[in-house]
Amino acid sequence: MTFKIGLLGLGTVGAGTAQILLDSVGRHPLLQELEIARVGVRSPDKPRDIDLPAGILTTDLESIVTDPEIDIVVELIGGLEPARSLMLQAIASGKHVVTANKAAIALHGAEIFTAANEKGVYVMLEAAVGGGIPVIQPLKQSLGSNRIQGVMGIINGTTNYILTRMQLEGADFEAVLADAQKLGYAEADPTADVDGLDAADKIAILASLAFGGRIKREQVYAEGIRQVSAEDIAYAEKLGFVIKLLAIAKREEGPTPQIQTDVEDRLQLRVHPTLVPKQHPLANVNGVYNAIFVEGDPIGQVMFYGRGAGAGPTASAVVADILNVAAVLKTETEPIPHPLLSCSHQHYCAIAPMEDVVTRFYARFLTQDSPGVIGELGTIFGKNGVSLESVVQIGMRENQAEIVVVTHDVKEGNFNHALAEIRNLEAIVSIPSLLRVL
Ligand SMILES: NC(=O)C1=CN([C@@H]2O[C@H](COP(=O)(O)OP(=O)(O)OC[C@H]3O[C@@H](n4cnc5c(N)ncnc54)[C@H](OP(=O)(O)O)[C@@H]3O)[C@@H](O)[C@H]2O)C=CC1
Ligand SMILES: N[C@@H](CC=O)C(=O)O
Ligand code: NA
Repeated sequence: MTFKIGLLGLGTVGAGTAQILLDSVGRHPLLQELEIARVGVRSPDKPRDIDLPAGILTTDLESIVTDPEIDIVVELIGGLEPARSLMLQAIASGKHVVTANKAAIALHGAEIFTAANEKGVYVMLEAAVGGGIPVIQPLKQSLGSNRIQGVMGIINGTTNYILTRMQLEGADFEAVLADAQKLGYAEADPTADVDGLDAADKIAILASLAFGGRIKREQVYAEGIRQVSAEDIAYAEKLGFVIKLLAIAKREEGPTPQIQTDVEDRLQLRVHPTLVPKQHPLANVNGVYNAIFVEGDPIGQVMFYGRGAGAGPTASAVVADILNVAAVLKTETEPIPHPLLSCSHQHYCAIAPMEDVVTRFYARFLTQDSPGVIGELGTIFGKNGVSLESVVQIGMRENQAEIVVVTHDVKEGNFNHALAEIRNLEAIVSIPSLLRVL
């Protein structure tokens, strides 16, 4: 039996996928039954490091997704359009779809999965989160018996690569970003990485699978790494932390969580740079590596770790999805969708506003060098119910004192009220950094 693949995109991930499909020796035998029938690109004359069978390259992607010969469409062009329309057209034409496109799935997943379920085809997306790390299928299948309490991780390779090199080498942000682009880690528009939007897309997808409901993408709070400075990385280090861009999806504990239903639970959904204690498993996830830390009942804690971006690792996940679809097509006689491969959520999860989130904070203040400033800070924090874990005057800078505060767990709304009052103090010159602490 041969399954014909229509590949949309032959960039970093598309070329990595084609490499695997054209070199099946020593891999799963089912690979020998997969054939790249057609490949769609934008610039057919671009020089490429891959030898494809003659005549299969085209710029007419619509003709691929509607081609009656094609069984599985693999969408690796990225972006929202024309990716969304091509996936919908492929589904309408009865094709199964494999995609690495977290942006399109996070925003248009409801429409795409509804169409797929109606048509009885699969949409597979293992490569969309954590690159090569198996995390989508484990959430759908291996952890299916668990009630998930939280999913938290480092799920953007570009920013983790940048933060790691800033921390270990004191490297310059722009130079490291350029390296991440050369290595094929960054998105076509790297602001999606740097501003936390790519991680927000991915945590929306993970939360949907973990908590069994749809997520409105605009409800994911996202803050990127532009404001993380070399000074904060150094201060955090002295205080026993490393700074990581964390994506967090957490079920809020109600008064009686055991008897609440999924629909009534509220989720926290957020992406922001975070001070992670050095002894936490996520603190040692460096470079392009990603890790996803899941807490469930009854499994407890489990962590998935591996390369989160790059041609080979991402293509590994794409081809695994193609194999899964091919295996089902080979064996299944019942009408699909298979309940552990498809996605059939209907309700939307309730999301908690950021003011209600309880977390620790790190804040750095530049103040006039006048007596009693630390006391004034302490009084305002105390009045707003913010208890302090540590207050350190780190040094002097051009006659200004530099003070770093780390709070205990505090409601974000209370912390913001305190900050608003602090900004009005005469002695406060500026507040150069505000970061959350795990
Ligand atoms: N790079 C990575 O590490 C990872 C990427 N992803 C996701 O994988 C997808 C692909 O990413 P990546 O391979 O890095 O992207 P690239 O920019 O390297 O490749 C994009 C490919 O799509 C083609 N293409 C883009 N737009 C069109 C269009 N409108 N019509 C026809 N062809 C088009 C390009 O053609 P041409 O070659 O002619 O320019 C190119 O071959 C994205 O969704 C990305 O988010 C997911 C995980 C990791
Ligand atoms: N740009 C993304 C690629 C993988 O999803 C990243 O850096 O993680
Ligand atoms: Na993955």
